[in-house]
Amino acid sequence: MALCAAKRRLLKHAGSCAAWARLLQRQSSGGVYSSSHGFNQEEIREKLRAFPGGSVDLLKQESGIAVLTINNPSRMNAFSGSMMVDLEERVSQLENWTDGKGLIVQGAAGSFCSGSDLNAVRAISNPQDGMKMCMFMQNSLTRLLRLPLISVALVEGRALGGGAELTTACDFRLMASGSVIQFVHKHMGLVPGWGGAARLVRIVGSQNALKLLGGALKVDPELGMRIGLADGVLEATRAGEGAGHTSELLQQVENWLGGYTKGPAPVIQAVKRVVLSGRELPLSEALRTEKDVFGTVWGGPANLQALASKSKHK
Ligand SMILES: CC[C@H](C(=O)O)C(=O)SCCNC(=O)CCNC(=O)[C@H](O)C(C)(C)COP(=O)(O)OP(=O)(O)OC[C@H]1O[C@@H](n2cnc3c(N)ncnc32)[C@H](O)[C@@H]1OP(=O)(O)O
Repeated sequence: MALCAAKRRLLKHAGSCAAWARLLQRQSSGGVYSSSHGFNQEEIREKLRAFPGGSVDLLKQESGIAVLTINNPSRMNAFSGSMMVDLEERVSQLENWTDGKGLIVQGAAGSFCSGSDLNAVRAISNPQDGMKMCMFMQNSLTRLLRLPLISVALVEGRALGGGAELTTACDFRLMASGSVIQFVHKHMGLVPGWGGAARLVRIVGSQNALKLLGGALKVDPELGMRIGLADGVLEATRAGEGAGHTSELLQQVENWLGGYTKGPAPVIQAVKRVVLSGRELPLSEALRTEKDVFGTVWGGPANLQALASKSKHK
């Protein structure tokens, strides 16, 4: 009898461990491609490192909000090969940030990102290498979007090509006045390859996505707000551009994001996880995931404290 109870407890424990493992597998570092798709991450990293320049910088703050900066200002923050590798490493660091709640993605020096570095693109213009780069970036940007952090792209200046795709790998986009998001791919004889088309359809719907890609339309803040690509417009009070202007915009974005990240990290991360599963999974699977995530906060410190303080929501 006692043996049976112990066995039942063990099975229950094993069951919940398996559910947790499934949850982590679904929601954490899940990129799209693995070795089963002929994807050799180390080989691609080596190829990309042959195109150096710039950096992708990460600042994790005590507030639980991190700032990721695409930093290659002499090329309008275009992505060199080494920056693609940097991005993947920064995403790994964010995946392991237990105290994190929010993420702001910005470009350095008043411009967001002008896509791939065209010098690298010219040098790897054969389809095989192009597809390897595309798989690498799809993996990194999918993992970025799946982080258990609420993420916002601070779009200042231009977000072109791959830069426009990067904005769609964030949960929200706030556009500074005068900024432009443009999927210029058609003008380059291309379509998005970093997952930007699939994400764009989910953000603005297929009709709008077709117009933006087919017309390579320039999306200013007004159009962005109208079609749901932008979630807000940032108006700087300081005139002109420069460091003061940029840090004022960053402060505005931190304040905006703070409205959604107030509270303990496990709860904010759980919020992102349930929304993410609702967004990505078929309903039955999303419901099971929601139950698993619920189990991680039910009876947790924030829940017990709220119950003890008999909080009212007037
Ligand atoms: C299409 C998909 C693909 C992908 O998904 O992988 C891509 O993303 S391809 C890249 C798509 N982006 C472009 O084609 C951008 C081309 N550049 C421009 O349109 C302009 O440079 C612009 C609008 C970004 C800025 O114009 P502005 O007049 O303000 O400045 P400059 O043109 O003088 O630019 C300064 C400096 O930056 C260099 N630059 C800009 N973008 C790139 C880039 N993507 N790759 C490499 N270099 C870039 C530009 O050449 C200037 O350098 P300089 O040495 O002074 O000539």
